[in-house]
Amino acid sequence: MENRLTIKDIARLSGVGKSTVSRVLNNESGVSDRTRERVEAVMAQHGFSPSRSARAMRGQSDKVVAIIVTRLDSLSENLAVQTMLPAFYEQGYDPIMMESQFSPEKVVEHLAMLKRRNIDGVILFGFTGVTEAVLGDWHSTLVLMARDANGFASVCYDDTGAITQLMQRLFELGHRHISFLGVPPADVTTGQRRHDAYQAFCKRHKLTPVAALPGLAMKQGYDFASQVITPETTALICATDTLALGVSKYLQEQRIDNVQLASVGNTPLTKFLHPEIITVDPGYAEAGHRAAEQLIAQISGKGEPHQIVIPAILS
Ligand SMILES: O=P(O)(O)OC[C@H]1O[C@H](O[C@H]2O[C@H](CO)[C@@H](O)[C@H](O)[C@H]2O)[C@H](O)[C@@H](O)[C@@H]1O
Repeated sequence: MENRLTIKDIARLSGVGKSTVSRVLNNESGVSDRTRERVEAVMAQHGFSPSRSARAMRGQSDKVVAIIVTRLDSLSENLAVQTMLPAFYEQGYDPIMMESQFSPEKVVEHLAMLKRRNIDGVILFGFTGVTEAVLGDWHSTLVLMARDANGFASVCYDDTGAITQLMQRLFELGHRHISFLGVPPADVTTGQRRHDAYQAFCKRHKLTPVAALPGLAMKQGYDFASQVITPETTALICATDTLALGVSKYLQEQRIDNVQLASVGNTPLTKFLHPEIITVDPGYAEAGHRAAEQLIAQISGKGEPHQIVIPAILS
């Protein structure tokens, strides 16, 4: 049917504002079930077909893939997304972005909506709580980032290798009092694995571990730096670049210039602001590109789900 109605018409016929119609089309929160049903009914009644981009959101006609990040402000996830997008565009896919905010419930909700919209495939940045049950029957058209799951394709980082390489470098530079600032062990990869690797290195080399595991936020790096910097400390490993940026501010304010910082990330922001920090690159850019290629291969029936591990490289 020729599409003559606009979003404005649908809004008028449904007795709501244009922004509400847009929220319904994009499956955003902030719309009651009743209103959503009314708007959807009006759209169905008039055979409403929105613009191309909105159609892409609805998976109705274009080749569409969804990328579900955990946080829109994550430096590391952005680096991976930056290399996914060109790979999808090149093959004629329209990517749409969504955010899970580390909530398994939101993932379930997003996947259900994407299934209803008949989307071609999904790249999902995984986290603790994203189990096989949450992933449901997406085996052939989903690629999981940073986590693995039985029967699903995944692109993972070498968390243990990243920390071990940093520890080895610091050890070779003569450091024997190396502290660690990380993420709680409930976070299996960035948290538990990176901390375990630090502990294991300390044990092998008879170093005394000094660690705090506050979380992923930059402010936590700033707030907890004082807990891990003792009078003996000569080096501090941060589990992420973001934590290291927080620590840097603390060191600057306290005029401490004899602690060597090291971190996992090698992000452009860290390299630009603090080239003195020793970093290890987990391979976010490569991971993004490989994930997009893997998903496209699966969608077109040319690839089976399998696990890819990206090696970490000391900068
Ligand atoms: O501060 P960021 O730039 O966001 O980097 C912090 C870490 O982010 C990623 O780990 C977190 O998100 C993962 C999903 O992308 C999730 O699986 C993990 O549990 C979270 O900690 C990234 O994988 C890490 O390499 C970054 O260090």
